[in-house]
Amino acid sequence: MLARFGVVAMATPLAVRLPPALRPPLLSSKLSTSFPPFLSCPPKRLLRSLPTDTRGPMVVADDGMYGRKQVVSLTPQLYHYVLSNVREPQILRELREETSTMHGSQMQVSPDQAQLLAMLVQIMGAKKCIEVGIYTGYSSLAVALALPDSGRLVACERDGRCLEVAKRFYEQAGVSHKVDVRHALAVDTLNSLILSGETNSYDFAFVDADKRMYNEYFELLFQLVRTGGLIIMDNVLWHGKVADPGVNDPKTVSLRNFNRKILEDKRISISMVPVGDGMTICRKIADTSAQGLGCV
Ligand SMILES: C[S@@+](CC[C@H](N)C(=O)[O-])C[C@H]1O[C@@H](n2cnc3c(N)ncnc32)[C@H](O)[C@@H]1O
Repeated sequence: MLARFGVVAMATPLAVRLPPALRPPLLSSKLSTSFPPFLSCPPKRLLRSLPTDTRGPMVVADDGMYGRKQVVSLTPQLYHYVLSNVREPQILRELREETSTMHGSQMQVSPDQAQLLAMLVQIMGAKKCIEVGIYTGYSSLAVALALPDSGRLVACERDGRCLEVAKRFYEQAGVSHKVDVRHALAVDTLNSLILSGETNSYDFAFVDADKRMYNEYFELLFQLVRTGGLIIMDNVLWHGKVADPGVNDPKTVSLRNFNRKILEDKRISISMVPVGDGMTICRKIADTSAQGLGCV
């Protein structure tokens, strides 16, 4: 049964509810001039959409089954606060700033996403990782920094020009010995890893490439990741389009079908996390179709 959700404005502006010592700079009157230390210039996309009313809405489940649970909905102001609470390594900040002037800069994962990826690598004690879709290397550098010195990240990317930026930053960060760059179509690289006998050996995979290929990437990575390993799929909320039945372009349909498929997939446990554009964390719990295994 589908829950019904409504949106309500918070009764009191957040800035009023927080004691002064806990108020982040952005919640002061300098709304448009104060930025987290790692943002050297105003985040343009955020500023363009800053609301005049600084109260944030809450999404409320008005279905009795969810007990009128209130879930915070990120406003530009609140997201700015999230960013101001990210510990972003200097080298990642430099890469983000350099990339911000490049075509496609909106594609890189956000600092809060990268921090979560790095933490998952550390929690897993991961030694072997794969990333599909490198661009200029922001998320892959976050993963490589989190790996031990003996760790290895296979970095799959088809665009040689953005790979040059990524490789320069791997060098600068002192992690290039951990990164095995594969300049090719990702499906070819993943198939070659399978053919070379690397199935069931990877601890962690992150997918952030062609959205129409998500199912193919997932099935190949499922073979490569060990039982207990993670496959993390980015953009699963696709700017909200997956939840809009009126949007049926090929990428949206592919992501919607993929989300539906993994919900039913008893080989994995899953958690869809609304960070960035949505990431689903999939944990491999069985090698083959496991009838009767509980799905979390
Ligand atoms: C969203 S960007 C990745 C952003 C990256 N995760 C970051 O944080 O900077 C997607 C990348 O996937 C690459 N890509 C798309 N299709 C691909 C394919 N079939 N094989 C390899 N790379 C592909 C694109 O060239 C692009 O650089």
